[in-house]
Amino acid sequence: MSRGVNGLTIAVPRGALMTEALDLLDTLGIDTSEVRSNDRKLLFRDVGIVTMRPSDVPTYVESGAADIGITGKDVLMEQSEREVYELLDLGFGRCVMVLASVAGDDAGAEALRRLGVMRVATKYRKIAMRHFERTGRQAEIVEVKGSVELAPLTGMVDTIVDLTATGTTLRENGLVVREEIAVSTARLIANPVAHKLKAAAIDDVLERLRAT
Ligand SMILES: Nc1ncnc2c1ncn2[C@@H]1O[C@H](COP(=O)(O)OP(=O)(O)OP(=O)(O)O)[C@@H](O)[C@H]1O
Ligand SMILES: O=P(O)(O)OC[C@H]1O[C@H](OP(=O)(O)OP(=O)(O)O)[C@H](O)[C@@H]1O
Repeated sequence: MSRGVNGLTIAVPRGALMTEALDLLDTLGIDTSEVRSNDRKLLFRDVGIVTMRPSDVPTYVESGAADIGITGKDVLMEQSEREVYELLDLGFGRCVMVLASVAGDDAGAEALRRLGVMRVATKYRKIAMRHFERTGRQAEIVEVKGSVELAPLTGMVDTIVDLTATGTTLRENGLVVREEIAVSTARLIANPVAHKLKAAAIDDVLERLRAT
């Protein structure tokens, strides 16, 4: 499957990053109209696009099912064991990985600074573990699949590690940022073998994206 731009297959994230990812592919001359108008179909052979959840993009690119792909830096940090090359910061999809807890809970805020074991809810186990290790604290991670903000409100955990962009979700749930862990934007990644065997094609895409 390789009839897209320069014969490359591109993994495109569905969801929050999709529209801007497709806008970028438009600038490469790819016709993304069918992708935009069909939110159930996943594979668009004629334009070399495969669509998936952002967290699956590294899997498809690592395996070579896609030559290149677009996903968030947060996903790449969480899946740091994946053998993919990160080629370019695409600038869009900016959000911040934060540690947050219930507003006004000064005892809770103080607990974050001391050395006891914190209970932390997150979708990002590795990022959270690394942050606690780096800052010399211990954490018990409770993995949830989404709506992480609920966990401290029910008393299940002391704090969360999650993404924030506008801050609305935290505010609406009475949570405040205690620590900033990392900034995330969308990145272009490549399969290492494709990067060698299709170097000219990938370099050309890279140059054209850099120019936009
Ligand atoms: N406000 C935001 N909140 C969360 N993620 C954002 C935000 N803005 C941009 N992003 C980016 O979009 C990605 C998440 O997109 P989306 O919420 O559509 O996926 P998801 O349904 O959570 O999928 P997955 O299960 O793969 O994480 C994040 O990994 C991040 O890189
Ligand atoms: O600061 P804001 O602009 O409010 O955005 C942040 C929210 O967006 C994301 O959730 P998403 O919609 O991806 O759902 P999720 O809870 O399933 O991760 C993230 O997990 C926060 O909950």
